[in-house]
Amino acid sequence: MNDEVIAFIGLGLIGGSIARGIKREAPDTKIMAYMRTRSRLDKAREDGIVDVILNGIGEELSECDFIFLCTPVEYNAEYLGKILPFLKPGAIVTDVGSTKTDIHEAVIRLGMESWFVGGHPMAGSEKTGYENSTDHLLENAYYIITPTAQTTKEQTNRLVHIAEMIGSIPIVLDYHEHDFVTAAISHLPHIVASSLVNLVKDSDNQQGLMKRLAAGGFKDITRIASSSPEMWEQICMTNHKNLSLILERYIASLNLILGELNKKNGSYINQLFETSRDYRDSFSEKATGPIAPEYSFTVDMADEVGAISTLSVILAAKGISIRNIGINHNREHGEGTLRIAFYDKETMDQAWKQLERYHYELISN
Ligand SMILES: NC(=O)C1=CN([C@@H]2O[C@H](COP(=O)(O)OP(=O)(O)OC[C@H]3O[C@@H](n4cnc5c(N)ncnc54)[C@H](O)[C@@H]3O)[C@@H](O)[C@H]2O)C=CC1
Ligand SMILES: O=C(O)C(=O)Cc1ccc(O)cc1
Repeated sequence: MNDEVIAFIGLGLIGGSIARGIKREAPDTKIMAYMRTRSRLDKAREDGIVDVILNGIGEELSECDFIFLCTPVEYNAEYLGKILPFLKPGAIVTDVGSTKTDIHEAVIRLGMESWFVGGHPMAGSEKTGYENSTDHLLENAYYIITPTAQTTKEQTNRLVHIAEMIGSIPIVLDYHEHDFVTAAISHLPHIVASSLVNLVKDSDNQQGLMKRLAAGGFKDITRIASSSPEMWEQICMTNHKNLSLILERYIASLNLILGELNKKNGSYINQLFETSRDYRDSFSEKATGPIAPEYSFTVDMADEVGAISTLSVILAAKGISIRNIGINHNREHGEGTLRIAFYDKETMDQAWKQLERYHYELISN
């Protein structure tokens, strides 16, 4: 790779995962990093991910071919002006922020359009921090690239190259369009998840019966309610116009449902579920949304001590590697289901056949 020195301002879930992906593919890349929490930087150096720990924004950055801004979105925009005096000619400044118009407007105000190429990997999780980063978090996920009016093809290609190197699928978009699309598919869902959780919190009885009984469906659609409040405040504030527009549409659709429900219009409710089921089922397995595609299936099995290790041994005996494994505690007592994810379809199919032989009950996801 020609971009040999790369700095990260912020080395949390996303910065850490990009740095790990780069080190995996191009171990000779020199990686510098700065972030608020020094102890995690020490860990990143011990892990061999970071070569140079930065104590602040300064001269060291003038060695860099690429600078990745990977802090919450408003801080990323604030860092632009701070790093500007230290940029080496030909260096590229990029970011990973979930909103793009705000940072592009800051870039224009600072006259940095010839340095900047925006970026947004469309994967991640509700977890934060370097400790949760992995070298494959962004694999098979779209990596949206938002050039400025002055970005050259060669600059875009340099970011495309890094996105591909870490296993992502680069896609170039206008930054205004990016913010409208993500308001609907990412920012509104986070608001919905959090407000739904808070509704249950406020409606529950003193014994917390709703919390206790909350099952699969509720847990599935509210996982992202555990996301970082600091990060999501900044995302919502920097995309408030699009978010407000899409939230108004959503409230109107909820009011419509409420009206039809009060009229006891069963066929309307039936149509609601039918339309959503057909559209949701048409989403491609391969085209990734905010979550990277998963080659996974569910095993319906007894939730008992040793059950996971028995299953792991059965798969390991055939050399099958598991990417992720987790219990869905949907049924609070007795039985549980196990979700197992694999690195590719072939391994998943192999695992399916192997477990079938042992008479496990398998459910495709
Ligand atoms: N979490 C996710 O799933 C995704 C997040 N993003 C975007 O990535 C960016 C980072 O998010 P995560 O990695 O998830 O967050 P994170 O909380 O895991 O990491 C943030 C990093 O920035 C550092 N930091 C925070 N404020 C700072 C400051 N003022 N100065 C220096 N360092 C500071 C933290 O110490 C940490 O290393 C955000 O802009 C977010 O919008 C993009 C795609 C997915
Ligand atoms: O946890 C999830 O499923 C997410 O939705 C992760 C996520 C968070 C922020 C983004 O800008 C993109 C993806």
